[in-house]
Amino acid sequence: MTLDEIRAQIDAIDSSLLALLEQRMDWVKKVGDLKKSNQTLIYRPEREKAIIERLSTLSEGKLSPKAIEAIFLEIFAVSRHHEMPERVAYLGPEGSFTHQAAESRFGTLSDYVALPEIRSVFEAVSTERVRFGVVPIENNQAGSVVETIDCLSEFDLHIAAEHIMPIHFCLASNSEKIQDIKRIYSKDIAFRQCGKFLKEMFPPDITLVPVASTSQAVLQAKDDKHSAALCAPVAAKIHLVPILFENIEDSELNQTRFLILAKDFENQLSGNDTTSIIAKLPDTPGSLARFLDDFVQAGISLSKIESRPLKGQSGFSYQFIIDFEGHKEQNHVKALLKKHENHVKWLGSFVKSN
Ligand SMILES: O=C(O)C(=O)Cc1ccccc1
Repeated sequence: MTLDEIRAQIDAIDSSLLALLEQRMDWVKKVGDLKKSNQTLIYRPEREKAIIERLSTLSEGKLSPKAIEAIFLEIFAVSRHHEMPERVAYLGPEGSFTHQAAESRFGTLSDYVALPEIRSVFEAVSTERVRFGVVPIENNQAGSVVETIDCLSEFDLHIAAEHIMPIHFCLASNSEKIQDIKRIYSKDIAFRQCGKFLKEMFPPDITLVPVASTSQAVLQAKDDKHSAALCAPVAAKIHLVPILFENIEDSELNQTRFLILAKDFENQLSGNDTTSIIAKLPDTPGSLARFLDDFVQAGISLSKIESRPLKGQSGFSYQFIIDFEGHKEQNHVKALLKKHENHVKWLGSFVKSN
């Protein structure tokens, strides 16, 4: 076959794909019309996950499950945008890891609002300036993002979905020689993910400056020849700062979990769900042990429990952020939440990301 003949085959496939996508839009519109009359939500993360899983089992293997997910998340986002344009806030500026997580979930067409702090994302969703907010919650090597946990406790928002993403850092700087770098800007949890690189390449007295995000770090470092930023390669490219080193994270298994926040959001049961709660237990001996024993009795597995100080109190009092398997609408979960309704805040039941 000649190159032109091969290209003609590809063109024919593209035309069929376009015709199929347009047909799909017609059917999505019918669902949208039904949902509007039912007052049901258009964003259904658990249904999207089920579709991606079904397609991954059908694939002949030429497309990896990750590739299928990326293509279909974009298709879903375009369809939703067509039905009802979404405004999405994220921890910015442009080029942050959270920005990438937001775009993977909501596609390139959504109306994005980059905000300078995690707290401002919570505020924007709370005041309904935006429909959804995206924030980081934890890294598998460096642990929790405490601002997010504190805001989950403080604000009345729900978790609509989670998104897990591999994280690769670069060092970007306008400095010509690494010896000239005196300061490195980044987000606090980013320093903890690149400790080995920093120790190997820089003297112990190098100044590490924590800022609100890794893309903010690029902006701070941009015009100073003695500064560098630990950031995503895309942030360095967008803000035109040369990349000196890539893939400098301590572990190649580095991943971060992000949350999609919304006001008054409830997912339907998917059968593979996580529920997140915050428990403020009485300050009496054994209260945590008795609380956890109820999970054991109900056969519920915890995937996370972490304590955070209760702010604005004297002495040392704690709240616990807890993730466990199951959905609020399952009877055993419902009973447990009912029993502890006075000291538990339900944050959301959402489909597990992987
Ligand atoms: O600062 C960012 O770019 C973020 O989105 C938060 C973050 C920082 C480090 C790893 C993953 C997410």
